[in-house]
Amino acid sequence: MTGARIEVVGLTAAYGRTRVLDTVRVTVEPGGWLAVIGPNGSGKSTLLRCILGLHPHEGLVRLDGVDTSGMPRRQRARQVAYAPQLPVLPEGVSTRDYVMLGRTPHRALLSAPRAVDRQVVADVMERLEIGALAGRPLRTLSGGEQQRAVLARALAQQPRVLLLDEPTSSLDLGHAQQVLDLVDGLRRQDGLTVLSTLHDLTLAGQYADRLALLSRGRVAAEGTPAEVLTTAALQTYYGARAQVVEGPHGPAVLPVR
Ligand SMILES: Nc1ncnc2c1ncn2[C@@H]1O[C@H](COP(=O)(O)OP(=O)(O)OP(=O)(O)O)[C@@H](O)[C@H]1O
Repeated sequence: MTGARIEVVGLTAAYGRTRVLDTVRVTVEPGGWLAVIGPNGSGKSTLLRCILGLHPHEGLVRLDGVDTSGMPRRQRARQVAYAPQLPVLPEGVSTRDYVMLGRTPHRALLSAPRAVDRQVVADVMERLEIGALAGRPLRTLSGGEQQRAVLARALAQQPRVLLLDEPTSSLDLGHAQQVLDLVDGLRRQDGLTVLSTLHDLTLAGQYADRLALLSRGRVAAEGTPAEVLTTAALQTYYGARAQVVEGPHGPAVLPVR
């Protein structure tokens, strides 16, 4: 399955009377990786939720040119998978059964998992190094293991577009790189389209091919990591003192005292 083009046009959203996204426009080409960055509260998670149709908004979200607003949930779920920042994890469910939920859009209602579903689930769990935890209740996993289970569920969906909200927030450095390498491999092999939020600007600069910097609900800068991650932008939008160092795969951000 190849990735889809995702286009967000004029997206405006609010909580009550407070506007938190203002005419946001971003596009991710098939096989591209856009990381949405920006300070706390700038609207990153809300943007992802709007793209999924989980939060009311004005403006358009198009998938390969098709407006998603009228798309049945199941049809959308076959194409777009989402790994939320703070997922509600069900109680009394094994890790394997939780990851199997990712297969729901591909299965007939209430049917038993097919061999192909079990194989896909086993494969993604192995690749994320949680195969040995398959029988454990999900709630007993560590924060980082749970985060990988949430990602495994999204990947088991075999989507064309992957929306990741802070996919590395609970992961140690090695596991963070492992997860991002896996996502990068999928986009290179299968052309998966990735739209993620990432707090770690160095990881964003190394893995994404484009960045969109949100500030107070607006896109303040958009472009390649080298274009967006500048000392001036970090000062202006984050109030941060940092050096930007050119690395082999993109810029790295070094906070300075
Ligand atoms: N359920 C809610 N009710 C009211 N306001 C909300 C709600 N969820 C988010 N907000 C507000 O909307 C704004 C954008 O929040 P959002 O979570 O999208 O930001 P973010 O960029 O993802 O932040 P962070 O980097 O801290 O995760 C913030 O000011 C936040 O306080």
